[in-house]
Formats: sequence, structure tokens, C-alpha cells
Amino acid sequence: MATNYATVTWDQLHRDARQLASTLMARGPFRGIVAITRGGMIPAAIIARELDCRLIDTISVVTYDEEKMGEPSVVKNADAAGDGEGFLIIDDLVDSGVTAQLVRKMLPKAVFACLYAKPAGRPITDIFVVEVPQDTWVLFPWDTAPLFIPPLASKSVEKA
Ligand SMILES: O=P(O)(O)OC[C@H]1O[C@H](OP(=O)(O)OP(=O)(O)O)[C@H](O)[C@@H]1O
Ligand SMILES: Nc1nc2[nH]cnc2c(=O)[nH]1
Ligand SMILES: [Mg+2]
Repeated sequence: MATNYATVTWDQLHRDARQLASTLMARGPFRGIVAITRGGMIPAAIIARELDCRLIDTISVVTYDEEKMGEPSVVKNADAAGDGEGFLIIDDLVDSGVTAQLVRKMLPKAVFACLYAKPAGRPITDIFVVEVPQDTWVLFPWDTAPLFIPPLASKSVEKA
């Protein structure tokens, strides 16, 4: 269970994705990109722009199902990628590594890259940008919204 939160803004995500793209230049060129839905789609779009890659497929893995607790299932294959040769797989993060492990098994020849990696998932990714502690939950910009916070002074007035 996460005890801390790390909020990632759109700006930070864009910078991190560009940094990942810059590292990936040395591993390419790539025939195409496979984005792991849904979290991998926005990072994949940014990286595709930087690497001038126009062939994009998706793979969809559902790792939590109320009936089959914990059993990951693939709900869409990346048919365009074959065995992954010449392809780049992109996800937003690896946590336990369960999603990445399953996708790597299906596309064994592809390069796997993500923005953020927790220690348990770190060995499964070829490349990542920032390591995040295992007990930290990453809050992505698409999961959050700015919120009004009352000024400190107004809180002390309320107490008085
Ligand atoms: O390493 P793991 O423990 O497998 O966790 C990492 C995966 O979990 C999240 O996706 P999620 O399954 O929540 O779906 P989403 O991308 O559609 O939000 C995240 O986007 C990764 O794909
Ligand atoms: N948003 C989000 N999804 C996850 N899925 C697995 N770990 C995480 C995390 O830290 N943040
Ligand atoms: Mg995901």
C-alpha cells in the first residue's frame, strides 16, 4: 500500500518523455512503437513525435479483475509488432513489473522503456527516466485536478 504520493504535472511529464526520447535515439531507429494502454499512450505520442515514428500500435493488459483477482489478461494484442523486432514498447511506469513482464513475453525482441520505475519493476525495463520509491503512488496529470486550498490565515480565523 502506498504511503506517499508523487504528483507529476503535464510540464514534468513532457520533459521526462523528451528525456526518454533523447536516450532512445541511440537505441533506434525503430520501425514502430507499441503503447501499453492506457497510461503509455500519452508518453508514446510524445516519443513518437520526437523520434519521427508514425507506426503506432497498442497492447491492452488488465491486471486487476474483480472475478479473477490478480490474474493479468490481454484484451488487445499489438498485431503490427510481430515478435517485437525493431519495435519500442512504451508505458508510463513499472511498479510490480507484472504488466511489463507479460508484454515482454509477447514481444520478446522489442525494447521496453518507461518514464518512472519502482524498484520491484526496475529490472524488467530496459530504460527509464526517474526511479520512484516502492511505497510512493505516482499521480499522473490525467488523474488529478488543481484544487482550491484555503489560506493559512483563514484557517486560524476559523479556529479563533
Ligand atoms: O508494474 P505493474 O504493477 O503492473 O503496474 C504498472 C502498470 O499499472 C498502471 O496501469 P493500469 O493497469 O493501472 O492501467 P491504465 O494504464 O489503464 O491506468 C501503469 O500504467 C502500468 O501500466
Ligand atoms: N497512477 C498510478 N498507477 C499505478 N499502477 C501501479 N502503480 C501505480 C502508480 O504508482 N500510479
Ligand atoms: Mg497502464
